[in-house]
Amino acid sequence: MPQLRIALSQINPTVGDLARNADLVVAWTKRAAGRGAHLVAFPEMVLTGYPVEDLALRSSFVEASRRTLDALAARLAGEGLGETTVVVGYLDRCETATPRLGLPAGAPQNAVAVLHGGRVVIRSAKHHLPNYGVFDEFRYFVPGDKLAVVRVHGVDVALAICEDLWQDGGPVAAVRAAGAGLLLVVNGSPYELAKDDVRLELVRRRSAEAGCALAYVNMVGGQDELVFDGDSLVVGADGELLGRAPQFEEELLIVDLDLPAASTDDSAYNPGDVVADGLTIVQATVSDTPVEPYEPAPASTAERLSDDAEIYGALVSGLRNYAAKNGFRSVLLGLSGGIDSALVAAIAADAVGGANVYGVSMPSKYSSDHSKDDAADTAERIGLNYRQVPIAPMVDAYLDAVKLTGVAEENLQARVRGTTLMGISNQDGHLVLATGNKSELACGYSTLYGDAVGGFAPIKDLPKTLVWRISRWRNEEALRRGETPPIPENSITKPPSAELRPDQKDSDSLPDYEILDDILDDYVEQDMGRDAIVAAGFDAALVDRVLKLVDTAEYKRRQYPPGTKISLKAFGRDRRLPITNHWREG
Ligand SMILES: Nc1ncnc2c1ncn2[C@@H]1O[C@H](COP(=O)(O)OP(=O)(O)OC[C@H]2O[C@@H]([n+]3cccc(C(=O)O)c3)[C@H](O)[C@@H]2O)[C@@H](O)[C@H]1O
Ligand SMILES: Nc1ncnc2c1ncn2[C@@H]1O[C@H](COP(=O)(O)OP(=O)(O)OP(=O)(O)O)[C@@H](O)[C@H]1O
Ligand SMILES: NC(=O)CC[C@H](N)C(=O)O
Repeated sequence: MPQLRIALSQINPTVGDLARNADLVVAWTKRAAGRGAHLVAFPEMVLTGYPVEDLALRSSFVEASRRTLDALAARLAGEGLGETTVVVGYLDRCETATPRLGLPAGAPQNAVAVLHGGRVVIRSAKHHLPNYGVFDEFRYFVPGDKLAVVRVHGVDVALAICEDLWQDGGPVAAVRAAGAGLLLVVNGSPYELAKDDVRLELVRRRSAEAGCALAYVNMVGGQDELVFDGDSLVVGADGELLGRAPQFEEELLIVDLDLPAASTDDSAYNPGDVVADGLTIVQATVSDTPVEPYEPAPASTAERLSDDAEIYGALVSGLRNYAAKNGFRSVLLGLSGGIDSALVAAIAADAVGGANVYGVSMPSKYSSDHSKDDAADTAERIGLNYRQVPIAPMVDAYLDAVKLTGVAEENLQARVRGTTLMGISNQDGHLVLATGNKSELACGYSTLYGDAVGGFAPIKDLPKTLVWRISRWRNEEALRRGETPPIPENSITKPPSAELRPDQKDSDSLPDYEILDDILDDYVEQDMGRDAIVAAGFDAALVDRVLKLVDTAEYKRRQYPPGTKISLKAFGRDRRLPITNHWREG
């Protein structure tokens, strides 16, 4: 059987930075070639970054992507890497019209290309376009109608792109008909809780369907709300896991494979024939000659993270990437002594380093001593920059000038804090972090232009009960590592309070978080209707109250900063509801 050393480059591209992304491809190809790889694969749309959203609709951007691809092929050869076969995702346009969809030539495509010997050897486009959850690919791309197969050292390697793997039929079905020895899938697959388990099972199932080994390369890093967890992997034709990269870290995963020799019997199929699901096989040859036999090296298989470690890793990666890719070296947040701001501070310190985190305590006349002490304790544990700005004088002066009472007066405290944070951010250049959690966002339990200000909201997709769980996990993790737990125990155990009036508790306005989060899970994550939620055993009046809070808070959610998605249904692209909406459940 011919041997092939494949290298999966699990890297972190940046949307729109074509030059830097191309540099990364060259640098990682060099590394891979240095380790003897014959075939080096990069993620989906690695040259443009992913997802590019409406940039795909700009012909200037599409042309830049195509030019970058051609220049990259030449550059790889120029740097002595022409003999290495390199597979990259990029943004292309369709050369021909797609009459079936009524589309003219020139429509954008999510494409993959094989580079070798200074040129583009073959290219094909994604066939199955995801159009659910956070994805809108019907809006951007026309589907590809080819299965590309490239012969590399006597092995036929078929190519597919991300969603092609998740849907039945199409490229994976055609791989078997094409008799390929390896299916290589390039991916931009965002993190969701426990997706790695789904992924491995899917990859195994598809490799059985395709009848060959399968190599899956995914990106890492963050892009606005999305975090890519990597988890690149290779399974044999029998489904055996042969190598796996860690989550959230860059990695060059090298795997030595024994693969079936490409058939020299051309009667098996004729490239260009329609073979399966309307797909045409297109073929190119890089090399017919198997590599000289060599001693295979053992591949690495990264240990799996626990669910909590995975969530925390996603949150750190999401914030770190958002800050770095938007030019921020430091972040700023209000430290109240409560659990939300303490967890965000811990995530921030892990993301950008404690020395680059700025915490401000902004006590009002209602702030308890314990909240001030807990805020100072958080700062000390984390080693962040800490200052106190009492807000009472500003609030009093404001109330003198503008007479506010009741909730408007209470909310003024949050608004003065919001303005203070934005002022410091504007002065010193820190990124302001909003500290709201998913339960609060669901119920509109935050003050617009108050604690809802900020540039990024790290925990907006964590229900409050998960905020407590992840905080406990982070503290236990610190103890395991022999470090100081970053979050004061008191912040975890005390009853949550906005402290906007004397003795205020969240429980004055909201149901117990254990129950609230269960109802929200049914309504938001599972999209259950009111009657189904009541039938699930919740008090009808409580369900009505919670659903009304959720429905009428859409305007606040739309104005909330972006933040890392970790759940199946994060507020934002995953759940799009009209603001002006008179539909009420029940
Ligand atoms: N559909 C719509 N489109 C656009 N704007 C709309 C709107 N409906 C109301 N509004 C506007 O929204 C404003 C009301 O919203 P807002 O000013 O935010 O105030 P509001 O929702 O009335 O009060 C904020 C609530 O959040 C709680 N809170 C505040 C701060 C921190 C925390 C915490 O624990 O973390 C909790 C606070 O105790 C209170 O219950 C009004 O001025 C109204 O004009
Ligand atoms: N005294 C304060 N000093 C500084 N920031 C504050 C203060 N009070 C509130 N904030 C800011 O507003 C956010 C929301 O306030 P709130 O007190 O409701 O939340 P929290 O204290 O983080 O968590 P919890 O909801 O558990 O109390 C805080 O996370 C914090 O960023
Ligand atoms: N980029 C894609 O096509 C991603 C879709 C796929 N279902 C995933 O999340 O992995």
